[in-house]
Formats: sequence, C-alpha cells, structure tokens
Amino acid sequence: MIRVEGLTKVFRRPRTFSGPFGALRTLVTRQHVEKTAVDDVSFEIHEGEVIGYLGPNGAGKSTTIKILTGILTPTSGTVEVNGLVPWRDRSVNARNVGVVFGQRSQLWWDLPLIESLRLVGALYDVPAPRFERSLKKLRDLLGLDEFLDTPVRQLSLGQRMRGDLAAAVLYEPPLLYLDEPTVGLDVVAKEAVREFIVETNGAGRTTVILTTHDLADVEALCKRIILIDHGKVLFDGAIDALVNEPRRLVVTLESEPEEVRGVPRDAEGRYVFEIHDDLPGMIASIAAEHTIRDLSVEEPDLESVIKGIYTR
Ligand SMILES: Nc1ncnc2c1ncn2[C@@H]1O[C@H](COP(=O)(O)OP(=O)(O)OP(=O)(O)O)[C@@H](O)[C@H]1O
Repeated sequence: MIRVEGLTKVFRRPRTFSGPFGALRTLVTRQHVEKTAVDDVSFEIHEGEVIGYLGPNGAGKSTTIKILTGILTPTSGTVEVNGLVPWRDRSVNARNVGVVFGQRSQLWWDLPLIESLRLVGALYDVPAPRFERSLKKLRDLLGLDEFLDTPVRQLSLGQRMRGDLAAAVLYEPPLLYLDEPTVGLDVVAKEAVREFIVETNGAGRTTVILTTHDLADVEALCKRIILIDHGKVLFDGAIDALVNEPRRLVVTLESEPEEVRGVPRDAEGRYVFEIHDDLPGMIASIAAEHTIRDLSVEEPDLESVIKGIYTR
C-alpha cells in the first residue's frame, strides 16, 4: 500500500543574522542554511496495519507525513501510495487519504460543525445516501450530536478533535494519517479517540499511520512501530520484539567496585543484571560477596526501551 525508498527532505532557508542591522542583513543575504529533516528513510506499510511513526520533537515525522499526503515534495527518494506518487497525483491521492493534524483544525472555523462536514462531503463528491449513512455512523461513534450545530471556533479541544476525525473519514478513505490526534486531550477524550481508531481500522479495512508522543496510544493501537530520530529510521518492527527483553535486577552496593559479575557500574553507581532464570539465586550470590544497599526488579516497558534506543 505504501512504499517509501531513500526518502530525503532538505529544507533550505535564508541565514538569519542577529546584532545591529541583523534584520536588514537577514533580508538581503544570499547565504542559506540547510536542514535535513528526513534522511534516507525507507519502509513499507501494508493494507490494514496501524503503524506508530514515532520520534522525539524535530525527528522528521510531520515532514514524512506531509510528503506522503502530497503537501511537500521530497528532495530525493521515491514514494508510492496506493500506486500513486502523492505530490504528483495530489488531488487523486487526497481522495484516498484522510488526515488529522492534532495541533491544527482542518475544519472551517466559522461554520457549524455539520456544515463543515457537508462541505467535506461535497468536496469529495460523496453521494447523498452514502454521506447520510457515514454521518449517522460517525455521530454515534464520536458522539457528535451535542455539538453538531456549534460553530467550530466554539468547540472544546476534545469536541473539535472528534469533528476533525469525522471529517477525515467521512468519505471512507482506505488510508488515515493521524498526527498527534490525542495531544492536549483528557483521559476520557483520549480513550474515545483510541476507540474510534480501533473501530475505523476494523478488520484491516483502513490503514492508519499514527504519530504521537503518548506511548499509551501506541500500546493500545499499534503492533508495529517505526522509530525515527534526526531524520533516520532507528527501528522498524513489532512492539512485542522490543518489550520482550528480559527483566532486569538493579542493585546498589555499599562498596562500589568497578564491576560485579562482569557488569560494570553505571553512571548512577548501579549494577543492572539481566534476569534469565533463578532470581533468588542471583541475589544470594551477589549478597555472598557484597553488602547490598538497595535492589529492585525492572520490567521492560515501552517508554524505557524507546528511550534506550534514542540514547544509543
Ligand atoms: N518548512 C520548514 N523549513 C525549515 N525547516 C523545517 C521546516 N519544517 C520542518 N523543519 C525542520 O525539520 C526538522 C523536522 O521537523 P518535523 O516537523 O518533521 O519534526 P517532527 O518529528 O514532526 O517534530 P514534532 O514532534 O516536534 O512535531 C526540524 O528540525 C524542523 O525545524
């Protein structure tokens, strides 16, 4: 469904100057600075997957999504979405994809939500019976009824997000891009958005690419994640493969030798052992040689594993 190969995007902007006459120099300069936002990224996404596209701030996630939706043209590399090149076949591609940018609404600010949705239906040539069927389903699924007649500018963040989600799937696109769809929402609204994504993905009907900083979203929704940082893919695979790492025994000792049983002391003066079998035996053998000040057992969780990958 999506094939990305060697995708690179370099932004080029005029150099800025500070100090006296800095603004003027900025205005007339011919010097440029370059920023490689996406750097030789390749991946494939298959029909029906829910992919978590993750990375710290500035990693290059939104830039990738903007290229996949046809908003931006890459510097180099190839992209195919449902057999189309997004930035070349922009209007056909737009009919195949729904997009939600959590930080910014795609709806018409001054129109009541229902009018915004009708306008989306008209723009995408959704036949009336299909529009009504789709709207009915979304009203139930997203609880739109209480604010359908409210102008978008008066909606709360959670209501606005539900409206944006409805607009993105009204014309039943096979592919959905969600960029931070739960940002700023309370726990109940987050849960509603997650349920909506599960329902929309159905039995593999809609493919979803999700960028988020909320790992609870990822754990609830994605089997596979692609991690990027500084524009490069650091990991692409199943979450299970990440969190199936062994549990760890973390020990601090009265004395602080350089290493204990081959494990070096870390920056915080701790010794971190992988637990493979006999935990009591492991502790006993350490205690036989050293005085233990503190110990704990850490379960691998997605957050610490991902943090570990970023800091590698
Ligand atoms: N139009 C632009 N012109 C110049 N640089 C840009 C532009 N858009 C993005 N960048 C830079 O490209 C890099 C990647 O930005 P991008 O928005 O893709 O990151 P992100 O992973 O989506 O981050 P966040 O989680 O903060 O939204 C950043 O360093 C950003 O400053």
